[in-house]
Formats: sequence, structure tokens, C-alpha cells
Amino acid sequence: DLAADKSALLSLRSAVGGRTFLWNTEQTTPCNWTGVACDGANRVTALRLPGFALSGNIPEGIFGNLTNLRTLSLRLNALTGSLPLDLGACADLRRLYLQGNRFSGEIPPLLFGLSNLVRLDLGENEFTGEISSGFKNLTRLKTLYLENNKLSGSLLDLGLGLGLGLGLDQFNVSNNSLNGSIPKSLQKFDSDSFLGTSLCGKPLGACSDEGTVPSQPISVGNIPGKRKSKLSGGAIAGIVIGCVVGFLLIILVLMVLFRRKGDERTRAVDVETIKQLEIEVPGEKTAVEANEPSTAAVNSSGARKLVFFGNATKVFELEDLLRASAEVLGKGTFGTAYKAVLDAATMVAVKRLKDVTMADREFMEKIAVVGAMDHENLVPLRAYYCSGDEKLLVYDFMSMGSLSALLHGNKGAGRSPLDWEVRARIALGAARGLDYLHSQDPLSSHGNVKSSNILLTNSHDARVSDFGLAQLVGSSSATPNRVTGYRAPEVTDPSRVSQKADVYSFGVVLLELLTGKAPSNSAMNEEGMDLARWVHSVEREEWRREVFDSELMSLERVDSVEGEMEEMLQLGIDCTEQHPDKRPVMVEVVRRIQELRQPGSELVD
Ligand SMILES: Nc1ncnc2c1ncn2[C@@H]1O[C@H](COP(=O)(O)OP(=O)(O)OP(=O)(O)O)[C@@H](O)[C@H]1O
Repeated sequence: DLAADKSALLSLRSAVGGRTFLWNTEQTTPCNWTGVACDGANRVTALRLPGFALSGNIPEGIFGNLTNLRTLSLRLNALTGSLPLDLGACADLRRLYLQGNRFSGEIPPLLFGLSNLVRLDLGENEFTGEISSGFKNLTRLKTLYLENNKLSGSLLDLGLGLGLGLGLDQFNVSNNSLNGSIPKSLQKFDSDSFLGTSLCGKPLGACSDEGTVPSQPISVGNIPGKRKSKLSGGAIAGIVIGCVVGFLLIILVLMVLFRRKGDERTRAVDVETIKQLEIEVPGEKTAVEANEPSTAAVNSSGARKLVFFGNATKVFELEDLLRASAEVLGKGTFGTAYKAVLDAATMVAVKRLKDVTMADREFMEKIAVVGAMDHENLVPLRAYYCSGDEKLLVYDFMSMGSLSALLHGNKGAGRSPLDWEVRARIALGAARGLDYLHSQDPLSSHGNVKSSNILLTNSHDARVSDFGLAQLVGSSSATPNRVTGYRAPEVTDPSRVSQKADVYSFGVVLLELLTGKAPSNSAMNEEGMDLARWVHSVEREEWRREVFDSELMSLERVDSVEGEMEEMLQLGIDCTEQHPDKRPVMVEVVRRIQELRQPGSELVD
């Protein structure tokens, strides 16, 4: 029970110390202690103490009591000795992260009894001995990291390739004293997984007659998604100095930014906000050309006009816009967005682009394509202004804000949970908007799909915004949104996007809708995984308990829609496959969302 769990945690604290001394042990429940998580039945299910300055041996008699543990992370500490044998009592363990310690001795057989393990990371320790065939018992294993240890022997003789390699999607044994040939089932991994060993065969060099090749050089290359070799002391010192200098620079930049943001806020109450942005206004009265066809805009020599697209009913002049009261909505990848109130009935969002390096004519040609997009699930681009460095885009203002704000904003008491109907309708609307974009041309894509670019009408219909902008601005200004977890792994240049990369990003949005977690949530990234990888790592039978947003699960009638939620989650997982070819196309995504709703649902057309 919880009391036994608590006393086990206290024993651990006495044995290995570190930041566990910050736990408030007077609390009756340990569930609020940093790094401790419990389930509804009040048992400790996760213990995450990465970089907690823990040191010394873990004695027996602790983990034997924490029998409901599913996640145990003790990575990046200074733990020594062998693993306690009673860890074997934690039969529910799914994820075990022990990398970056000084554990030694043979990899203990107790691990091979933990048959639910999905992720096992023992890298960067001092484990010795051979890699036991006991690993074959771990049939659910998807990750096995053993790099940077002192392991010896071969992989083949131990039968490691027979069952195990097939289900693995992450594997690394680099920098161990291993030899012999690489079994077939492990040959799908890159050479990085085997560097610094004497292993041979695909993906390394062919085996000589003796079955070995000379030791491989240690890789320090920066290949995304691959585990790296240990760095030298000098390199570490360099990194530390670099980090300190970088940190100081960031502080400096933040101070400058905050000062500027303060300025902007002050301007927000000014009635001539946009004018103060120092737009070069033509001396003569500005012309407004409603319904002007885009080609006319391109041919126009006097480019200092607000050029409208489509059948805009509300027409205003550039000067009206410049006079409007405005407030900063936020700074994005492509510039700053403002809300401008022209009159009681007319509000628009104005995006002031930065870093558009292309010539005006080329810009006008490209923006004409964006302006021609017309679909009920897109935020229409109403007009633009283009003159030299100054580029403004005028959109309909969406008063309900973005999906991101709806999901993650206002966590306070007055918040009403977002029910499944609304979430599913938003998913379908956004998918239809993207499908429309993709259907225009095999090469047309959005390039920056994320929840802050999915805006909502008053009736919670989704409209995708910001399409076409990734291709307008230079790649230098397009901040890598990979850090926030939306970018597909194959995208290295933000200005070179693809439909399959959009599908990946849309998949992350689906996962965000279902988990309620922001992809940049650092707590989730504790194990170095972004939202997509984290969801992929959780077994299906754990979804209800671990993955779905607790707000959703607390809603009435959740049982009747759980099947739909599971199918939507599977779709999110399919969209976020690492390999682009494995992801569905957008039209298929729309079809699957429509189909997963039960008959009679308002989503079914
Ligand atoms: N037409 C609009 N109506 C209402 N709010 C908008 C509109 N366009 C943008 N916003 C909001 O303004 C803020 C800034 O938007 P912007 O698009 O500039 O940046 P972003 O979406 O945060 O990032 P990115 O530029 O990478 O898309 C966001 O909160 C966004 O939801």
C-alpha cells in the first residue's frame, strides 16, 4: 500500500541522498514529492529522479516494496555497485532508465524476468560480462541501449538476434568490447549503433575470415536520433564554457526583448499603433482596390496599396488600418501579429512579416497564390501591403483564438473541460483545411502546422492559418519548430517542407488534442522524448491510464467514446511514423477521422 511505498522511498532517500532530501517527508502521501507519481489507487507508479545527485549503492529491500512501478528513471546520477536483486519484484515495469551512472558487474538476470519492459537503457555505466541470451525473454522490448559499457563477447552466439531484434526500434551497443558478426535482425540499425566495437558485417564492414574487422572509430557525429559516444574531458569543458557564454547571451537577448515587448504593450493602447510601426505611407491618398485581381497587383507599378483578394465585402483603406487601435497578439516565426479594430464591426489580424528577402514582384506572385486559396477550414488572407522591406498581411480576426490557447491556456479554476465532440470536430476541420491545401498541387504544403496555427470560429470550427508563409521567408528566420516537437524528423531545412512533413505535424496536433499535453512540455521530455515518441512508447493497454487527457477521462459519457479516442490516437501514431512513406496522406486522414465517429455523429457527412 501507499504507506509501504512511502517507507521504501524514505529508505531510498537515506541510502542515496541527493535532491531527495528536498522531499517534504511530513506529508502523509509521497505522491506530491518531486519525481514521484501515483495512480488512482494511490500506489507509486513512477519514480523519475534524473540528475538528482544520487550516489552510492542501492540496498536491497527498497524496490521489493515499490511493486506498482511502471516507470523508473535514475539516469544521470552517480549510483554505483550492482542493481538490487529485489528490483525483479517490480513486474509491472515498462520503462527503466539507468543510463549515465556507475553501475557495475554483470547485467543482472533479474532484468530478464521483467517481461513487460518496453524501454531499457543501461548505457554509460560500467557493466561487464557478456550480453546474456536472457534478453530474449523481453519480447515487448522496443528500446535497448547498452552503449559505453565494458561488455564483451558476441551478439550472435547469444541468440540476441533471434526474437529480440525484430521488435526493437532503438538499439545501441557501441563502445563495448564486442566481437563477431552482427545478427541479421539487428542489421537494420545504422552503423552508429555498433561503432567502437569489433563487430563486423552489415551495416559495418564485411567480416574477415576470422569473423572480425578492426575496431571502428568512435563516432561523435551529430546524427539526429542516434545515441552518441562519450565525450573527452576537453570536449566537456568546452561544452560547459559554451553553455555559460550561451546562457549569458540568452539573458542579454531576453533583457532586450523584454524591453521591446514592454514598448509594444504600451503601444497597444495607442490609437495609432500600426502607424508607429513606421510603415512608409505614400504622400498622396492611398488607393484601395477591392476585388482587385492578383495579377493586377503584380502589374501595378504603384505597389503602395492595400491589395484585396476575392470578394471582400468589408473594404478599408491602408490609412484606416494605420489609424486603427491595435494590440500585439504575439510574435511568431514569420513576424508579429496584431489585432486591429477598424470599427465596431470590423476587426482584422495584421501580420507584419520579417526577413522577406525576395523582390516585391516575386513576393506578389507568391502571395497571390496564397490569396487564391479558398476553403471553409482556412483563415482567408483578405489583403496585403508590400513595399520594400515592409510587408503586411491582413486576415480575418478569429475571436476564439487558437487551439493551443484553448488547450493549454487558462488552467485556472473557471476553466471548462474541452469535450470530445469539440476536439473531434476541430481535428476534422483542420484535417480538411490541410487536405484542401495538399489537393492544390502535389508540391503544395503548409510547412508550419501546429496548434497555434489552428484558429477557431465562435462555433469551434477549425481554420488553419499561416499557410504559404514558410515559402515566403528565408530559412534563417524560420525557427526550428522541432524543439517544440512538431517538426518531422526528416526536415532539416525549414523552408523545404513537404506534404508528408505536414502529416507528421498534424499527427502531433492530434496527439496534443488527445493528451492535452503541449509538445514542448519539458516534464514529458524528461526521458529525452518528444510528445510523439512518448506516445509511441506507451503500450495500447496503458493508453487509458497514461496517455489520454485526464480532463477528457473525467467527462461524463467518456466510456461511450473511448473507442473513437483510441482510433484517433492510432491515427496520430500513424501520422507521426518516423519514416515519411509509412504516414497516410491527408485525404486518408480526413476519411479516417470521419469514419471513426459513430453512426449518427454530427461529424459524419
Ligand atoms: N487571424 C487571427 N485571428 C486571431 N488570432 C490570431 C490570428 N492570427 C494569429 N493569431 C494569434 O496571434 C498569435 C501570433 O501568431 P503568429 O502566427 O504570428 O505566431 P505563432 O502562430 O505563435 O507562430 P508561427 O509564426 O510559427 O505560426 C498566436 O497566438 C496566434 O494564435
